Amino acid sequence: MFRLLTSCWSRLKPTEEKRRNATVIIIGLENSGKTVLVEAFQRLLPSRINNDVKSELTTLLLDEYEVAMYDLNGDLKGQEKWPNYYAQAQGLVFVVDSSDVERMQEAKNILTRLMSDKRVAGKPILLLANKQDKKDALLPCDIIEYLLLERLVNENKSKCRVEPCSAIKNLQRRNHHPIIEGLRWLLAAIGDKYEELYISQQPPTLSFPTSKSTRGSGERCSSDSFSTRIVMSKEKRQNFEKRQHFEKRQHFGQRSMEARPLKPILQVNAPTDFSPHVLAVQKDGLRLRPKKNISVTFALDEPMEEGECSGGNGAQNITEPHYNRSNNLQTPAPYVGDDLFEGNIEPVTKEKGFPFPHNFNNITPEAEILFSHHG
Ligand SMILES: Nc1nc2c(ncn2[C@@H]2O[C@H](COP(=O)(O)OP(=O)(O)OP(=O)(O)O)[C@@H](O)[C@H]2O)c(=O)[nH]1
Ligand SMILES: [Mg+2]
Repeated sequence: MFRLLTSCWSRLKPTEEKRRNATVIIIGLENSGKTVLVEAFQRLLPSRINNDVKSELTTLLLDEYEVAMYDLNGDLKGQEKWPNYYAQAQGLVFVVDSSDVERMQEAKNILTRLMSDKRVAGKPILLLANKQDKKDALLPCDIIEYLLLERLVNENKSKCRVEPCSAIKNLQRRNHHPIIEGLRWLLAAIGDKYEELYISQQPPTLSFPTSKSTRGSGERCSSDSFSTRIVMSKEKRQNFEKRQHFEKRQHFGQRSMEARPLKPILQVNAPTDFSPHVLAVQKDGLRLRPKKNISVTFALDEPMEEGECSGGNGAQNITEPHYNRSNNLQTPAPYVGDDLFEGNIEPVTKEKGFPFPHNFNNITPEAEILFSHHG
């Protein structure tokens, strides 16, 4: 039996040259559902569990990634050990029990401390709003408010995606289960982070090596070294070239600075499996009600920097009109017609493939919100 499992694992394992490693920690208050979520990942994905009794390490295979996921206890004693893992983690999964309103303040305090830690700041965070199957579960937008997440992501310049989910529901929906989509986003964001670092070190006139690799790939670095060379994917190269072209036009006064694509920083997915099937974002009396399958991306009010091509979400996806199933990555579409909302909202404008997100001033002075759907 053991031999059979080992041979299955080696067959499923991506070939050496394609394989990319990522280290992720899964944390949050005790009882939020971390261990049950890890078990759900194990059920949904090929996995390998460390033989040690009570091991916190699970290795998962998702697309070309081999993910080392550490499930850390959330009680006070467990929290003391979290910092030992910060430096080695490339991305974090933070779990909240959406039905536990009483502990939201506590969750906010530990998330604030976590995100401002210099070993964590800037790293992508997948926030799993777990236990959505419970009747009294908070919607993601409420959780964002309780946790003051907009402020946190802006202050720490961390990409964050909020994924409503249930660790115990719909586990047969393998590839498109919210936790799998969320993990996919996290891995893409981890990949982009490396690419950003690599690109920002380059002079403005980049010459791009050719690569056959698919989205977000290229030769990826080893898990804890930034020194490995990253090759830009074709898609990113095209985006970069478009952007250079766009900036040239700006330089000649054809567009104002406000029109530059914004850096997507906080992404919220509307619950698709649970009722109510709408995500409501309420600020200053304005209630936006995107229909189901909508994702909301809060973007830092900061234009993308020279050479920065956003990756696994938001603006990068905006150049793609539909959910791209060929590479199994979630790519929210750019254009949002006003039929997506119940309310008097102006549609996002769009010109020649570039996103010009509408600035909802009454949502927050510093943040932009991009709305897109998954096709
Ligand atoms: N209804 C519901 N219950 C859940 C869900 N996920 C976890 N639970 C329950 O929540 C309780 C705690 O789950 P655990 O996974 O042990 O919590 P944990 O975050 O690992 O807790 P610590 O290891 O102590 O930090 C268990 O009784 C689970 O069955 C969910 O999505 N829905
Ligand atoms: Mg646990």
